[in-house]
Amino acid sequence: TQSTRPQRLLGAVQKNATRGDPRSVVQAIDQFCRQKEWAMNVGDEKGCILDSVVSEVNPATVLELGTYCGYSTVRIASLLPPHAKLITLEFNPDFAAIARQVIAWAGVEDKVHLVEGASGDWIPKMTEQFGVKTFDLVFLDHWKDRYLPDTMLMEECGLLRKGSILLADNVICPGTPDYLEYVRSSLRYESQYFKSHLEYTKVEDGLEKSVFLG
Ligand SMILES: O=C(NCCCCc1cc2ccncc2s1)c1cc(-c2ccc(F)cc2)cc(O)c1O
Ligand SMILES: [Mg+2]
Repeated sequence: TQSTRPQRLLGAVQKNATRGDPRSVVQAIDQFCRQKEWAMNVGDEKGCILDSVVSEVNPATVLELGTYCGYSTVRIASLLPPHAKLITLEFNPDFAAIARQVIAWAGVEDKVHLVEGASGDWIPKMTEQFGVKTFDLVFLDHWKDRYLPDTMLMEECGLLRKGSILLADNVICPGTPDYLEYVRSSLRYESQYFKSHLEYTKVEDGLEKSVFLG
């Protein structure tokens, strides 16, 4: 039977990356996606912007919406302080199964809790299920039409505190126009656009960083 792209991506990690070395896992995935098959990881160019935001925030609690194969999960986890927690939501069970193995290969499973399910269902359960009061950093990389409703839901559930950072992928391509309009016009957010390119291409894309002002 035919393998899937995520399965081939995992194969490239197991072949080319060193167990327990998160940066070598990131490098192996980027090499696979540049040389063999494009995949919707945040990628190396936007990944450097992600790294700088994570390092600046130095978060104790992180929520990632959209795990895919775990590329950004591993990238973020490799920069977290010792007892920090990253909760990552993935809707697609096949993607989640691959991501678990990528996360394990990188050796960051102790910092990561991968949850399978839909953001709209899980966001209201974050506090009761995981004992998280608020998130210091949220990385939005899931369905582009869920960025805005899920941001409003996080506000309603009290998961954002004064200073919480939202970092959103793909605000240009595929694009999240209603989300951009909201965070850029709302008095409750201070927003900044980081111009970049769609992963592994020359197409414009970027990350929007928004600070919740409370
Ligand atoms: O759709 C994208 N990413 C979301 C996948 C949806 C997975 C979900 C996770 C989850 C968790 C919880 N609740 C609900 C959901 S739904 C995506 C697409 C492109 C792209 C760009 C140009 C193209 F020509 C073709 C694709 C690039 C990217 O960087 C992406 O992130
Ligand atoms: Mg993305």
